[in-house]
Amino acid sequence: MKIMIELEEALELVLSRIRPVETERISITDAYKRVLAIDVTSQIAMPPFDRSPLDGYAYLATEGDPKPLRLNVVSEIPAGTFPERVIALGEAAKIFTGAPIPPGANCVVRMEDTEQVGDEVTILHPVLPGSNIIHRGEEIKEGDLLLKQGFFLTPPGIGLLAAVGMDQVTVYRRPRVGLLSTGSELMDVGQPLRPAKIYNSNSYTLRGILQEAGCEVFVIPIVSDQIVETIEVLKRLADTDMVIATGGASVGDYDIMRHALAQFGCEMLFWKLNLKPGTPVSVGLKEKQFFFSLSGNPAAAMVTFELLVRPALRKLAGRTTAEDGHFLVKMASGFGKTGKQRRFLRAQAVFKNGEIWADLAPAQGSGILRSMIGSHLLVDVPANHGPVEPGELLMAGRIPGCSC
Ligand SMILES: Nc1nc2c(c(=O)[nH]1)N[C@H]1C(S)=C(S)[C@@H](COP(=O)(O)OP(=O)(O)OC[C@H]3O[C@@H](n4cnc5c(N)ncnc54)[C@H](O)[C@@H]3O)O[C@H]1N2
Ligand code: MOO
Repeated sequence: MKIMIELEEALELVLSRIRPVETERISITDAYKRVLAIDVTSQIAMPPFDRSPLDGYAYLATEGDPKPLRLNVVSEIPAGTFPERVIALGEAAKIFTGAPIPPGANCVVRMEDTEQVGDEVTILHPVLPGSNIIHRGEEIKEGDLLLKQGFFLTPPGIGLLAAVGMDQVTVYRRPRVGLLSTGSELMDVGQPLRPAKIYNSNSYTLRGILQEAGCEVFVIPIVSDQIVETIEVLKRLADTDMVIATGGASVGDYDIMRHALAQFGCEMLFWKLNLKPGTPVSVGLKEKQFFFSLSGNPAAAMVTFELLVRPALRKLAGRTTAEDGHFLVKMASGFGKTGKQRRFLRAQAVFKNGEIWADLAPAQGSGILRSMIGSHLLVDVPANHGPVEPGELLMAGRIPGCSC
């Protein structure tokens, strides 16, 4: 097993082994936050017919129309009706927004620029041929590729499927993720805190992150620092695609996670990432099931989730759309405690003078969960970097869905 590797190597080791989950066909009503497993092409044009963008009159305009222009109103076309009557020169159809342009007509003039008396309409400001017509297929042509395989279905994506009449769609099934928190010091919420104990927060934080990412989450209540008990729990999560454990990741006598994973039969990919916070991560693989053992420290667990587990989860879920990438930020505050290891600092993004400034959370300890509240960014401070100075430029990445 490799020990103390760089984040990029860890990502390569993990991502090269992950395959997307199977696919299923579902109603678009259930498609929110699901991932497309096929390219979607449109069977129809959108709009399906030439239509009016206005309430007004459709007629056959010529370049030399007199002003004002008088026309006989020969038909009325509300939206949803199919116009049979051909409009000849000198005639008009009263038309409403969204209704099909009648045959013969080549323009629409808006209601406000007309006066109708009986069956005659006066066009006060005649328009040129071709004016105010939304053409068939203007948005979507028949056979257009609408959405690509791997697209994460957000509301406009689902709306687009509906717009072209699709009621069912093929998606990857939701990733099933098991969560377990190990630590004999942990207690669940809802009971008075006992001496030397703390409440388990990691299960709740990670459950939320995973739900937001569209996963099915199976939470195992607190597991003690015992290898046998941990292996029993891992067996109960056999039906999941990925297990994320927090706690018991480091070097202490009770830090049993990587030993439990190995005894459970995992191929151990590595132990320890060369970064802070959250150094003692390990990753195991058993057949197709991935196991991530993260630090028990709440902020460290969230940071390493973002850096390593989230990209893995995206691939497992079948997502191919581009990740946010990294960008330069200007430091609004400094940070003195740097060292040999690369460090990720939590910061709020502040937009000022067309630049993104990173305002560091006041406390950066790996146990300080509150540092994630209001933090939008992880600022990447390279290894052996001296103290971070205000005004300095550093690379950063976004924390998706975090507190904003
Ligand atoms: N001798 C050494 N000690 C430690 C090292 C080291 O290299 N040598 N590494 C330190 C680093 S870095 C980290 S990070 C932590 C990682 O510890 P573990 O992953 O083994 O986590 P625990 O010891 O179980 O817990 C750490 C901390 O977090 C609290 N915790 C745990 N689970 C939860 C939870 N579900 N909800 C809320 N809080 C939780 C736990 O009580 C501890 O306070 O190790 C260092 N030690
Ligand atoms: O790697 Mo740990 O989370 O810094 O204390």
